[in-house]
Amino acid sequence: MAAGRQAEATDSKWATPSNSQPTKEEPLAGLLDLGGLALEQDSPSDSTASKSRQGDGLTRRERNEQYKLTKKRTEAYATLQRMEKICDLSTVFDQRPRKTMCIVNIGFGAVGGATVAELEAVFSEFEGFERVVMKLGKPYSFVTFRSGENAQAAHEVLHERMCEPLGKILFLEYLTHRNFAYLADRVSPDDTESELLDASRGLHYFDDFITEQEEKDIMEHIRIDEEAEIARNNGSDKWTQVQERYVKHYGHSFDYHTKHVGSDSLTASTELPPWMQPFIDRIRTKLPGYPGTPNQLTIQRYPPGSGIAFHTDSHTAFTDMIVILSMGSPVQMDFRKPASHDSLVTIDLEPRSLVVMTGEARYGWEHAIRMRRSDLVDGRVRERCERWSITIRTINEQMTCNCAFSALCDTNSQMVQRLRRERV
Ligand SMILES: O=C(O)CCC(=O)C(=O)O
Ligand SMILES: [Fe+2]
Repeated sequence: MAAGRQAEATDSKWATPSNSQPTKEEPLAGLLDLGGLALEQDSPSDSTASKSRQGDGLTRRERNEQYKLTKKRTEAYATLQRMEKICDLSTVFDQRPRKTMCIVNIGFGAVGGATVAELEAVFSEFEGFERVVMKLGKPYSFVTFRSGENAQAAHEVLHERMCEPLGKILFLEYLTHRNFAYLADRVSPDDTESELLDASRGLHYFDDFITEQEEKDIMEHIRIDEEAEIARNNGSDKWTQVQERYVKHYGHSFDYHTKHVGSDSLTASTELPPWMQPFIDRIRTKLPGYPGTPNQLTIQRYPPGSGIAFHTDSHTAFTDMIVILSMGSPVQMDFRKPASHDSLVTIDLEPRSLVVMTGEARYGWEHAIRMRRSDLVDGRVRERCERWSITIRTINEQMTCNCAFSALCDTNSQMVQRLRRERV
């Protein structure tokens, strides 16, 4: 469903009649309202005219500047509206500060467009700048900050102002994460996204991947490893608490501040636990394309009520094929594809099951376990007990990604660019 048809129209700033389909030939009435402004020519003999104020308190020059600004704004917003077939832009842009903004009039194919580096140079002057996202063929682009307040600070300085380094007036509008993904990642406005997320889209689920005895054995290994850690490290183990759950890394760690691969000192061991090897071999028999040797493993313990927020496993930290083995309590995992307004897929992760995310499911969807004490399954409340999971991944040595899902991709985030520079 098109973004413009999804949300309630609440503001008439960009509104056009709801049954009108914007076309190039028939521009948008609301947008072309130039507020009664018209360009006034200075006559050569009239050198002081531009300085004298008219009835509206503006000089002729100021009024002409305002006319040009309005005309530029009108053209830029109309282009976006026409390309995305959005009837009412107020259903896409948010009045409240959001961490992502649309740069309405600068993009990859825009007349007088800019490069990613040029935009980065402008926005990196502001605190919390994260990344610029530009898509081939779109005359508008996107900029993301750490928080809505950070974005707001940049908006206050840059919106509708001449940006000298770019030689352009910038038009900036706040976007929700969903509308960002919708505008940035959807291939064509005519795409109708199905709610289906299955093996054809890269989500593979194997129930009873391990036996009850194997589950017990793994839990026993985890317990023994913990005792050994405590003995080695003067009474402390390698579990760390992240929100309400507990995590432990093998092979490589994951740093929840940089949202990337972290220091080896945070691992329980720089090797994967040898007791997992038979199961890694088993994944290969189930999934013929499974990459050679995964080298990062995370064990997580979820007390009832805990979960993990919606996220995509970092594209630049890990390669394709994310594998999760579940033990203990069953739990529901939700998937959403932000570029679609209709997707929310819930799967039940049974104990001893294995889930594999690859391709679109891995790069183009987010997954989460809601923080709650029970799940509703087939109309019945199922209380959660303690759940354990083992995530198995392979480090992305290139630390880059060229997927088609830029709203979820961290390849040009400031943090990842910094990590790449530090590594060289
Ligand atoms: O514990 C799980 O099932 C999910 C883990 C996960 O999504 C992650 O660590 O990225
Ligand atoms: Fe994940």
